[in-house]
Amino acid sequence: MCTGIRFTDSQGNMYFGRNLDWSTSYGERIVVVPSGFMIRSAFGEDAPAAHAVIGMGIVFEDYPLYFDCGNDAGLAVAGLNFPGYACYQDGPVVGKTNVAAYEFPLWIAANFTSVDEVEAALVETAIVAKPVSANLGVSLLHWIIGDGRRSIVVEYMKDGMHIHDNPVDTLANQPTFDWHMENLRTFITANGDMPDAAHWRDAELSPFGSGAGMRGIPGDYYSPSRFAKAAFLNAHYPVKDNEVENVSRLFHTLGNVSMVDGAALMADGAYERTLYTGCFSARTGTYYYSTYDDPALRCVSLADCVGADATDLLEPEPTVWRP
Ligand SMILES: C[C@H](CCC(=O)NCCS(=O)(=O)O)[C@H]1CC[C@H]2[C@@H]3[C@H](O)C[C@@H]4C[C@H](O)CC[C@]4(C)[C@H]3C[C@H](O)[C@]12C
Repeated sequence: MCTGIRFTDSQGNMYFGRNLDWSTSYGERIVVVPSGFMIRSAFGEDAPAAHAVIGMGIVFEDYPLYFDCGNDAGLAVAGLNFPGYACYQDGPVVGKTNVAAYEFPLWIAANFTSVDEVEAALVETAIVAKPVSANLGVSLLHWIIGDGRRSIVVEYMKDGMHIHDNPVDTLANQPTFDWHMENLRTFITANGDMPDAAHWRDAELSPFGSGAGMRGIPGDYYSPSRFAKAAFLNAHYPVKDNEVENVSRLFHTLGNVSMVDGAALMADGAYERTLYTGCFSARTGTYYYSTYDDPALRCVSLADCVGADATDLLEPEPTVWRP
Protein backbone atom coordinates (compact mmCIF):
# COMPACT_ATOMS: atom_id res chain seq x y z
CA MET A 1 0.00 0.00 0.00
CA CYS A 2 1.06 3.56 -0.38
CA THR A 3 0.00 6.87 1.11
CA GLY A 4 0.49 10.40 -0.22
CA ILE A 5 -0.11 13.85 1.29
CA ARG A 6 0.23 17.52 0.36
CA PHE A 7 0.23 20.65 2.49
CA THR A 8 1.63 24.19 2.41
CA ASP A 9 3.81 26.30 4.67
CA SER A 10 2.76 29.67 6.09
CA GLN A 11 3.76 31.38 2.82
CA GLY A 12 1.83 28.97 0.58
CA ASN A 13 4.77 26.84 -0.61
CA MET A 14 3.80 23.24 -1.21
CA TYR A 15 5.29 20.14 0.41
CA PHE A 16 4.25 16.89 -1.24
CA GLY A 17 5.23 13.38 -0.34
CA ARG A 18 4.45 9.71 -0.39
CA ASN A 19 5.26 6.37 1.16
CA LEU A 20 6.15 3.70 -1.38
CA ASP A 21 4.95 0.46 0.17
CA TRP A 22 5.93 -2.75 -1.56
CA SER A 23 7.92 -5.91 -0.90
CA THR A 24 10.78 -5.50 -3.35
CA SER A 25 12.64 -2.51 -4.69
CA TYR A 26 12.86 -1.69 -8.38
CA GLY A 27 16.26 -0.09 -7.80
CA GLU A 28 14.62 3.34 -7.60
CA ARG A 29 16.71 6.44 -6.98
CA ILE A 30 16.53 10.19 -7.52
CA VAL A 31 16.29 11.06 -11.20
CA VAL A 32 16.50 14.61 -12.57
CA VAL A 33 15.23 15.74 -15.97
CA PRO A 34 16.69 19.12 -17.03
CA SER A 35 14.36 21.43 -18.92
CA GLY A 36 15.06 20.96 -22.62
CA PHE A 37 15.65 17.20 -22.26
CA MET A 38 14.03 15.52 -25.26
CA ILE A 39 11.24 13.28 -24.01
CA ARG A 40 10.32 10.26 -26.09
CA SER A 41 6.58 10.02 -26.58
CA ALA A 42 4.65 6.75 -26.86
CA PHE A 43 1.98 8.24 -29.13
CA GLY A 44 2.79 11.85 -30.06
CA GLU A 45 5.85 13.77 -31.16
CA ASP A 46 8.99 13.73 -29.03
CA ALA A 47 9.20 17.10 -27.25
CA PRO A 48 11.63 18.93 -24.95
CA ALA A 49 10.73 19.14 -21.26
CA ALA A 50 9.36 22.61 -20.54
CA HIS A 51 10.24 22.18 -16.85
CA ALA A 52 13.06 20.65 -14.89
CA VAL A 53 11.79 17.63 -12.94
CA ILE A 54 13.10 15.82 -9.86
CA GLY A 55 11.72 12.69 -8.26
CA MET A 56 12.06 9.02 -7.44
CA GLY A 57 12.04 6.42 -10.18
CA ILE A 58 14.08 4.26 -12.47
CA VAL A 59 15.59 4.97 -15.87
CA PHE A 60 14.64 2.51 -18.58
CA GLU A 61 16.32 2.90 -21.98
CA ASP A 62 17.06 6.58 -21.27
CA TYR A 63 13.44 7.21 -20.23
CA PRO A 64 12.68 8.26 -16.63
CA LEU A 65 9.91 6.12 -15.13
CA TYR A 66 8.86 8.24 -12.18
CA PHE A 67 6.99 6.87 -9.16
CA ASP A 68 6.57 10.47 -7.92
CA CYS A 69 8.15 13.77 -8.91
CA GLY A 70 7.93 17.57 -8.75
CA ASN A 71 8.98 20.36 -11.08
CA ASP A 72 10.60 23.80 -11.02
CA ALA A 73 7.13 25.44 -11.10
CA GLY A 74 6.09 23.74 -7.85
CA LEU A 75 3.76 21.11 -9.31
CA ALA A 76 4.05 17.49 -8.13
CA VAL A 77 2.48 14.10 -8.84
CA ALA A 78 2.58 10.60 -7.32
CA GLY A 79 1.20 7.27 -8.57
CA LEU A 80 -0.34 4.85 -6.05
CA ASN A 81 -1.61 1.33 -6.72
CA PHE A 82 -5.27 1.10 -7.71
CA PRO A 83 -5.81 -2.46 -9.01
CA GLY A 84 -9.40 -3.63 -9.38
CA TYR A 85 -10.47 -0.10 -10.32
CA ALA A 86 -7.89 1.39 -12.73
CA CYS A 87 -8.80 0.58 -16.31
CA TYR A 88 -6.97 2.40 -19.10
CA GLN A 89 -7.73 2.58 -22.81
CA ASP A 90 -6.60 -0.49 -24.78
CA GLY A 91 -5.19 1.73 -27.50
CA PRO A 92 -4.90 5.39 -28.48
CA VAL A 93 -8.16 7.34 -28.79
CA VAL A 94 -8.68 9.46 -31.90
CA GLY A 95 -8.99 13.18 -31.13
CA LYS A 96 -7.37 12.92 -27.66
CA THR A 97 -3.90 13.49 -26.31
CA ASN A 98 -2.85 9.92 -25.63
CA VAL A 99 -0.51 9.29 -22.72
CA ALA A 100 0.75 5.84 -21.73
CA ALA A 101 0.21 5.15 -18.02
CA TYR A 102 3.98 4.90 -17.44
CA GLU A 103 4.43 8.36 -19.00
CA PHE A 104 1.81 10.10 -16.88
CA PRO A 105 3.92 11.56 -14.00
CA LEU A 106 6.64 12.85 -16.33
CA TRP A 107 4.08 14.16 -18.82
CA ILE A 108 2.50 16.24 -16.05
CA ALA A 109 5.68 17.51 -14.42
CA ALA A 110 7.50 18.25 -17.68
CA ASN A 111 4.62 20.15 -19.29
CA PHE A 112 2.50 21.99 -16.72
CA THR A 113 2.88 24.64 -14.05
CA SER A 114 -0.31 24.27 -12.00
CA VAL A 115 -3.11 21.89 -11.06
CA ASP A 116 -5.55 24.17 -12.91
CA GLU A 117 -3.56 23.71 -16.13
CA VAL A 118 -3.38 19.94 -15.65
CA GLU A 119 -7.10 19.70 -14.95
CA ALA A 120 -7.92 21.63 -18.12
CA ALA A 121 -5.61 19.44 -20.22
CA LEU A 122 -6.98 16.19 -18.77
CA VAL A 123 -10.39 16.80 -20.37
CA GLU A 124 -8.73 16.08 -23.72
CA THR A 125 -6.50 13.27 -22.47
CA ALA A 126 -6.71 9.48 -22.68
CA ILE A 127 -4.53 7.23 -20.54
CA VAL A 128 -3.48 4.15 -22.48
CA ALA A 129 -2.44 0.70 -21.26
CA LYS A 130 0.71 0.56 -23.32
CA PRO A 131 3.46 -1.35 -21.50
CA VAL A 132 6.86 0.25 -21.31
CA SER A 133 8.35 -3.18 -22.03
CA ALA A 134 7.18 -6.79 -21.96
CA ASN A 135 8.95 -7.30 -18.61
CA LEU A 136 7.73 -4.21 -16.79
CA GLY A 137 4.08 -4.41 -17.87
CA VAL A 138 1.43 -1.83 -17.05
CA SER A 139 0.92 -0.57 -13.47
CA LEU A 140 -2.66 0.01 -12.37
CA LEU A 141 -2.48 3.32 -10.53
CA HIS A 142 -4.36 6.42 -9.52
CA TRP A 143 -2.56 9.72 -9.00
CA ILE A 144 -2.50 12.66 -6.62
CA ILE A 145 -1.40 15.93 -8.26
CA GLY A 146 -0.67 19.03 -6.18
CA ASP A 147 0.60 22.61 -6.29
CA GLY A 148 0.70 25.54 -3.87
CA ARG A 149 -3.06 26.02 -4.11
CA ARG A 150 -4.70 22.59 -4.10
CA SER A 151 -4.58 18.94 -5.11
CA ILE A 152 -6.66 16.64 -7.28
CA VAL A 153 -6.94 12.88 -7.68
CA VAL A 154 -7.11 11.28 -11.12
CA GLU A 155 -8.78 7.87 -11.42
CA TYR A 156 -9.08 6.35 -14.88
CA MET A 157 -11.67 3.60 -14.71
CA LYS A 158 -13.92 1.48 -16.94
CA ASP A 159 -16.28 4.45 -17.37
CA GLY A 160 -13.51 6.91 -18.15
CA MET A 161 -11.52 9.61 -16.38
CA HIS A 162 -12.58 10.83 -12.92
CA ILE A 163 -10.99 14.00 -11.60
CA HIS A 164 -11.68 14.78 -7.94
CA ASP A 165 -10.90 17.87 -5.91
CA ASN A 166 -8.98 16.63 -2.92
CA PRO A 167 -9.94 18.81 0.05
CA VAL A 168 -7.99 16.63 2.49
CA ASP A 169 -4.86 16.51 0.29
CA THR A 170 -4.46 12.79 0.98
CA LEU A 171 -4.46 9.60 -1.07
CA ALA A 172 -4.07 5.89 -0.27
CA ASN A 173 -4.96 2.84 -2.38
CA GLN A 174 -8.24 1.08 -3.13
CA PRO A 175 -11.15 1.72 -3.16
CA THR A 176 -12.06 4.92 -5.01
CA PHE A 177 -11.36 8.43 -3.74
CA ASP A 178 -15.13 9.06 -3.43
CA TRP A 179 -15.39 6.09 -1.11
CA HIS A 180 -12.52 7.25 1.07
CA MET A 181 -14.09 10.72 1.40
CA GLU A 182 -17.45 9.24 2.38
CA ASN A 183 -15.73 6.99 4.91
CA LEU A 184 -14.16 10.01 6.64
CA ARG A 185 -17.65 10.85 7.92
CA THR A 186 -17.21 7.87 10.27
CA PHE A 187 -14.50 9.77 12.13
CA ILE A 188 -15.98 13.25 12.55
CA THR A 189 -15.91 13.06 16.34
CA ALA A 190 -12.13 12.56 16.39
CA ASN A 191 -10.07 15.60 17.37
CA GLY A 192 -6.84 16.59 19.00
CA ASP A 193 -8.43 17.89 22.19
CA MET A 194 -8.23 16.70 25.80
CA PRO A 195 -11.78 15.60 26.66
CA ASP A 196 -13.49 16.57 29.89
CA ALA A 197 -14.16 13.84 32.41
CA ALA A 198 -17.32 11.82 31.71
CA HIS A 199 -19.81 10.88 34.41
CA TRP A 200 -21.42 7.46 34.24
CA ARG A 201 -23.76 7.02 37.17
CA ASP A 202 -21.48 7.69 40.17
CA ALA A 203 -18.23 7.18 38.30
CA GLU A 204 -16.08 10.02 37.07
CA LEU A 205 -14.07 8.87 34.05
CA SER A 206 -11.16 11.14 33.31
CA PRO A 207 -8.70 10.71 30.42
CA PHE A 208 -5.47 8.76 31.08
CA GLY A 209 -3.60 11.54 29.31
CA SER A 210 -3.45 13.14 25.88
CA GLY A 211 -4.63 11.36 22.75
CA ALA A 212 -8.15 10.48 23.93
CA GLY A 213 -9.76 12.81 21.38
CA MET A 214 -8.17 10.82 18.58
CA ARG A 215 -9.74 7.50 19.69
CA GLY A 216 -11.39 5.79 16.75
CA ILE A 217 -8.82 6.85 14.17
CA PRO A 218 -7.52 3.51 12.91
CA GLY A 219 -3.88 2.52 13.15
CA ASP A 220 -3.75 -0.57 10.94
CA TYR A 221 -2.26 -0.69 7.46
CA TYR A 222 -5.43 -1.31 5.46
CA SER A 223 -5.86 1.32 2.76
CA PRO A 224 -9.05 2.94 4.21
CA SER A 225 -7.34 3.09 7.62
CA ARG A 226 -4.20 4.76 6.26
CA PHE A 227 -6.33 7.23 4.33
CA ALA A 228 -8.28 8.18 7.47
CA LYS A 229 -5.21 8.46 9.68
CA ALA A 230 -3.16 10.46 7.18
CA ALA A 231 -6.12 12.76 6.43
CA PHE A 232 -6.66 13.34 10.18
CA LEU A 233 -3.00 14.12 10.83
CA ASN A 234 -2.69 16.30 7.73
CA ALA A 235 -5.78 18.26 8.78
CA HIS A 236 -4.69 18.82 12.37
CA TYR A 237 -0.97 19.56 11.99
CA PRO A 238 -0.34 23.25 12.74
CA VAL A 239 0.86 25.35 9.80
CA LYS A 240 4.63 25.73 9.93
CA ASP A 241 6.98 28.39 8.66
CA ASN A 242 10.34 27.08 7.56
CA GLU A 243 11.81 24.24 5.51
CA VAL A 244 13.04 22.24 8.50
CA GLU A 245 9.66 22.32 10.24
CA ASN A 246 7.79 21.38 7.07
CA VAL A 247 10.09 18.54 6.05
CA SER A 248 9.76 17.30 9.62
CA ARG A 249 5.97 17.59 9.31
CA LEU A 250 5.96 15.48 6.17
CA PHE A 251 8.15 12.69 7.52
CA HIS A 252 6.34 12.56 10.86
CA THR A 253 2.93 12.39 9.18
CA LEU A 254 3.90 9.72 6.68
CA GLY A 255 5.86 7.91 9.38
CA ASN A 256 2.53 7.42 11.12
CA VAL A 257 1.16 5.42 8.18
CA SER A 258 4.37 3.67 7.21
CA MET A 259 4.39 -0.11 7.03
CA VAL A 260 6.56 -2.28 9.25
CA ASP A 261 7.88 -5.70 8.24
CA GLY A 262 5.83 -8.72 9.23
CA ALA A 263 2.46 -7.02 9.61
CA ALA A 264 0.94 -7.07 6.13
CA LEU A 265 1.38 -10.04 3.83
CA MET A 266 0.97 -9.42 0.11
CA ALA A 267 -0.59 -11.81 -2.39
CA ASP A 268 2.91 -12.93 -3.48
CA GLY A 269 3.70 -14.22 0.03
CA ALA A 270 6.08 -11.37 0.94
CA TYR A 271 5.50 -8.75 3.62
CA GLU A 272 4.90 -5.21 2.52
CA ARG A 273 7.14 -2.47 3.96
CA THR A 274 7.55 1.24 3.37
CA LEU A 275 10.52 0.99 1.04
CA TYR A 276 10.96 4.74 0.98
CA THR A 277 9.30 7.98 2.04
CA GLY A 278 9.82 10.83 -0.41
CA CYS A 279 9.18 14.57 0.07
CA PHE A 280 9.24 17.25 -2.61
CA SER A 281 9.64 20.80 -1.32
CA ALA A 282 8.34 23.30 -3.87
CA ARG A 283 9.88 26.04 -1.74
CA THR A 284 13.44 24.92 -2.44
CA GLY A 285 13.01 22.47 -5.34
CA THR A 286 14.49 19.76 -3.13
CA TYR A 287 13.64 16.07 -3.01
CA TYR A 288 14.21 14.42 0.38
CA TYR A 289 13.88 10.73 1.12
CA SER A 290 14.59 8.00 3.63
CA THR A 291 14.46 4.25 3.10
CA TYR A 292 13.32 1.33 5.23
CA ASP A 293 16.89 0.30 6.01
CA ASP A 294 18.40 3.77 6.27
CA PRO A 295 16.30 6.32 8.15
CA ALA A 296 18.82 9.14 7.45
CA LEU A 297 17.25 11.84 5.29
CA ARG A 298 19.08 12.32 2.02
CA CYS A 299 18.34 14.99 -0.52
CA VAL A 300 19.07 16.53 -3.89
CA SER A 301 18.09 20.06 -4.95
CA LEU A 302 17.18 20.88 -8.53
CA ALA A 303 19.26 24.04 -8.35
CA ASP A 304 22.39 22.06 -7.46
CA CYS A 305 22.29 19.82 -10.48
CA VAL A 306 20.47 21.56 -13.32
CA GLY A 307 22.93 24.05 -14.76
CA ALA A 308 22.42 25.90 -18.03
CA ASP A 309 24.34 23.23 -19.95
CA ALA A 310 22.47 20.21 -18.55
CA THR A 311 20.57 18.40 -21.29
CA ASP A 312 20.89 14.77 -20.22
CA LEU A 313 19.13 12.82 -17.52
CA LEU A 314 20.93 12.95 -14.20
CA GLU A 315 21.04 10.44 -11.38
CA PRO A 316 22.79 12.62 -8.81
CA GLU A 317 24.36 11.26 -5.64
CA PRO A 318 22.20 12.49 -2.74
CA THR A 319 23.78 14.06 0.32
CA VAL A 320 22.74 13.41 3.89
CA TRP A 321 20.51 16.27 5.02
CA ARG A 322 21.79 18.24 7.99
CA PRO A 323 19.08 20.68 9.04
C1 LIG B 1 4.30 -0.69 -6.65
C2 LIG B 1 4.17 0.84 -6.69
C3 LIG B 1 2.91 1.24 -5.98
C4 LIG B 1 3.02 0.98 -4.52
C5 LIG B 1 1.67 0.80 -3.96
O1 LIG B 1 0.74 1.56 -4.13
N1 LIG B 1 1.53 -0.34 -3.33
C6 LIG B 1 0.25 -0.78 -2.91
C7 LIG B 1 0.31 -2.25 -2.68
S1 LIG B 1 -1.23 -2.98 -2.84
O2 LIG B 1 -1.34 -3.47 -4.22
O3 LIG B 1 -2.28 -2.02 -2.61
O4 LIG B 1 -1.22 -4.06 -1.90
C8 LIG B 1 4.10 1.40 -8.11
C9 LIG B 1 4.10 2.96 -8.05
C10 LIG B 1 4.83 3.44 -9.31
C11 LIG B 1 5.02 2.16 -10.12
C12 LIG B 1 6.13 2.17 -11.18
C13 LIG B 1 5.92 3.33 -12.16
O5 LIG B 1 4.58 3.34 -12.64
C14 LIG B 1 6.92 3.26 -13.33
C15 LIG B 1 6.97 1.89 -14.02
C16 LIG B 1 5.74 1.68 -14.89
C17 LIG B 1 5.77 0.34 -15.60
O6 LIG B 1 4.57 0.19 -16.30
C18 LIG B 1 5.90 -0.79 -14.59
C19 LIG B 1 7.16 -0.60 -13.76
C20 LIG B 1 7.21 0.75 -13.03
C21 LIG B 1 8.61 0.84 -12.46
C22 LIG B 1 6.12 0.81 -11.91
C23 LIG B 1 6.31 -0.33 -10.89
C24 LIG B 1 5.27 -0.28 -9.76
O7 LIG B 1 4.00 -0.54 -10.27
C25 LIG B 1 5.28 1.10 -9.05
C26 LIG B 1 6.62 1.23 -8.33
